Amino acid sequence: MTNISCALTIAGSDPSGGAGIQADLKTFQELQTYGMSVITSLTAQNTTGVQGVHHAPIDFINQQIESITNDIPVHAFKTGMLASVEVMETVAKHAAKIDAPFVMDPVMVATSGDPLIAEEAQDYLKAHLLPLTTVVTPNVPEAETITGLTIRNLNDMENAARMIVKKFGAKSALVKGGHIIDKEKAVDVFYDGESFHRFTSKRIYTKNTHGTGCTLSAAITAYLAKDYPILQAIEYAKTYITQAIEHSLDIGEGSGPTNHWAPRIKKEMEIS
Ligand SMILES: Nc1ncnc2c1ncn2[C@@H]1O[C@H](COP(=O)(O)OP(=O)(O)OP(=O)(O)O)[C@@H](O)[C@H]1O
Ligand SMILES: Cc1ncc(COP(=O)(O)O)c(N)n1
Repeated sequence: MTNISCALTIAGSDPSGGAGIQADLKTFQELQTYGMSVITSLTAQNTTGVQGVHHAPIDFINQQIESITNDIPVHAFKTGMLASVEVMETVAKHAAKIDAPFVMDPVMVATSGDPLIAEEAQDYLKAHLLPLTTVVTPNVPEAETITGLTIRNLNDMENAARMIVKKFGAKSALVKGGHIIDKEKAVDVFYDGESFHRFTSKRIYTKNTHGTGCTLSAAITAYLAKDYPILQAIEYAKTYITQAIEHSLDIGEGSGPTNHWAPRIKKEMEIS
């Protein structure tokens, strides 16, 4: 196979399989890209929360990225949990050199409420990582932390997306509306410096949303690796995440994971 698209995730491990590296690789696989991963932190977590964290040494994160980029093409890459300024510095150094779309999921706090990055890392992320990104995908609390704005509705989401692009230098921003309570819809707002787009799906009533942000950003990365234009990549990724939430798995006592077979099952059903 010569035309294989190679997608890389630089993120933390979730041993319970719902979020982080595990969600990213499942998504890459389902979307028929060759998935690669650099693990920044090991977490001990499950559907109820994060019980422990163990960070990889900085030199070893650097070595993992070099092992991949010295040997294999990267057609698109994403970042998830980057726990400290030092991890971010290492990633920034490589991100500036990799000639491929960069999707940043600015992971700060887990669905369970447990913090995943050091507070001072938020400033580094804003000053040094955002300007390198092709698209950054904050949820509402993350967009509030980045911009200092209070976000209550779609207009506020548009203002935040505009500020992330115009003030902080991201090429584009997708502010996700999973946390905005609308009885019927889940709307994500995109801005690329010129125009706004809204990506809308029905709202699904479930507690099982562990890893939704990781899955969405990994799906965008996979479609960008396959060379889809950004708006189409987001549209297809939104369809993927909606189906994965619709058929999410009631596993564990807490917030269960998304279901990566769902998009494939649905497609197969449509074909037959
Ligand atoms: N209940 C829901 N029904 C339909 N779509 C949803 C629902 N919750 C989230 N989404 C969608 O899932 C994607 C991820 O959004 P969300 O705001 O949950 O991100 P997140 O908070 O970063 O996720 P995570 O749970 O990984 O932290 C977005 O496209 C959002 O619109
Ligand atoms: C290693 C890792 N990365 C990211 C998340 C965020 O995902 P969620 O907010 O769905 O818990 C997580 N819980 N764990």
